[in-house]
Amino acid sequence: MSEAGVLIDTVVLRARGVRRSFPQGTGRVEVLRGVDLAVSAGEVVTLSGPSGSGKSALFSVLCGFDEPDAGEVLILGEPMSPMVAWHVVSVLPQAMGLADELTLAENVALPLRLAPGEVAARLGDVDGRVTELLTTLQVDHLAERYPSEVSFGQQQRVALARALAIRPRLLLADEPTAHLDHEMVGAVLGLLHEAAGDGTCVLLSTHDDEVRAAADRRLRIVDGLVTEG
Ligand SMILES: Nc1ncnc2c1ncn2[C@@H]1O[C@H](COP(=O)(O)OP(=O)(O)OP(=O)(O)O)[C@@H](O)[C@H]1O
Repeated sequence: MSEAGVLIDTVVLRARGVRRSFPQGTGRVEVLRGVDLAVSAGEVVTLSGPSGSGKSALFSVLCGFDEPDAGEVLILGEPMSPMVAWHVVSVLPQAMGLADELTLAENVALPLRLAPGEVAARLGDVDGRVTELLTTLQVDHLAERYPSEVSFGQQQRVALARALAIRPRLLLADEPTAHLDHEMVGAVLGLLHEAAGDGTCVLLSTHDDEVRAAADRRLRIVDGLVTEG
């Protein structure tokens, strides 16, 4: 049991027999050919594979943004949907989706301000949580700037802070370290393991061997299937 009272080892995310094809030329190409996977509370798991192997396609299906042609994705035993609450599933897509009209600090605070009362009460002091995350990711000095006023890598760190602020049951992050230097990759890995220690289930796609080495478990996507290793 974690401090947050979450049962470590509970399967949070499960995919069974997921298939997805896309139009190509006059036919279709099947990118996901029956993906099975299970990721549990308290673990940091990476998903890797060559460019074009289907990581983003799988990620979209796992998030509920895209419908599989066959198979199912379950979050805590229920069908995944893009409408699942932010404190249950927090998604960090490659296109980070920061709100342009909000400052960086306001962006990070947004899920906390939108959270249902009992979730907000559990999370405590919003401003303190925002400052802590921005400081760990070394963007606290930019808190009052807008996304268009900072670099891509800084936006990526803010998007990660926003995704973690609410202490979700599941964090799905598509290449969250792609634009970060070695020191920042270390800081991000620290935060991901801290979240896992609090019971969050973390699944991230990555090309980075340092990130893979730091994971609790590694998945690969090969020929449209997901395997361990
Ligand atoms: N919406 C779509 N329409 C048509 N083809 C698509 C679509 N989405 C993905 N594909 C195809 O599916 C394959 C897998 O793409 P995907 O973006 O999932 O790869 P990836 O492993 O994430 O690659 P990268 O590491 O370069 O980001 C590619 O051949 C891509 O062209």
